[in-house]
Amino acid sequence: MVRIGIVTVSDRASRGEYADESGPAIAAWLARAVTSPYETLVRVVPDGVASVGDTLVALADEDGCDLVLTTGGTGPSPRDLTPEAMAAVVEKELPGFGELMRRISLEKVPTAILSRQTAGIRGSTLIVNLPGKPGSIRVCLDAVFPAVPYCLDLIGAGRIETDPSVCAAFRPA
Ligand SMILES: Nc1ncnc2c1ncn2[C@@H]1O[C@H](COP(=O)(O)OP(=O)(O)OP(=O)(O)O)[C@@H](O)[C@H]1O
Ligand SMILES: Nc1nc2c(c(=O)[nH]1)N[C@H]1C(S)=C(S)[C@@H](COP(=O)(O)O)O[C@H]1N2
Repeated sequence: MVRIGIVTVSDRASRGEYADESGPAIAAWLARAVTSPYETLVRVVPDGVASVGDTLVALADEDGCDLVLTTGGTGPSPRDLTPEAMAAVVEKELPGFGELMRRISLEKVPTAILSRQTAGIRGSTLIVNLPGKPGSIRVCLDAVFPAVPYCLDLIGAGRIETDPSVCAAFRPA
């Protein structure tokens, strides 16, 4: 069965100082959009190159995730290190994901340009970064997810089907 990792990167959520809303928002979006069988592996980790990088490596290499969606740690503050963790673990970057998410998010908030969110491939796992704000999840997934199923096909990951009324996945003929 297809495996999807959901990784919340937040110092305070990982310490229980506030309830994680962004990981559940990702799970809820997937439940609406993905119609083929999948299971989720959920992690909540503190900011940091090692904590995020080690989690991504484990989800990709040991757990065999086809797709990993992260939320948080993409901004400019000192503890925002998700992009640095990505640089350490991905073999190929896919800059178009970050470009599109920033462009779409800019229609909602001027601070969209502060996110260094990106995507990349490790083995046969696609990793996509989303910002930490719970409200950013739907905006960003609506924008990029139509390209995700074909990307998974191309890297030899599992096949995902979507509900076209929620997310029209595009596979070139
Ligand atoms: N997983 C989350 N669940 C709920 N709210 C969140 C989450 N992540 C971020 N937020 C909200 O968005 C704001 C900005 O997110 P950001 O990722 O910059 O957090 P932060 O200030 O670096 O702190 P932390 O890493 O402790 O979450 C947070 O202050 C919080 O209000
Ligand atoms: N769609 C969307 N994108 C967004 C935001 C948002 O509220 N909605 N917040 C921005 C802000 S304020 C920041 S600082 C950056 C980085 O957020 P992160 O550090 O929580 O990942 O994402 C940006 N992208």
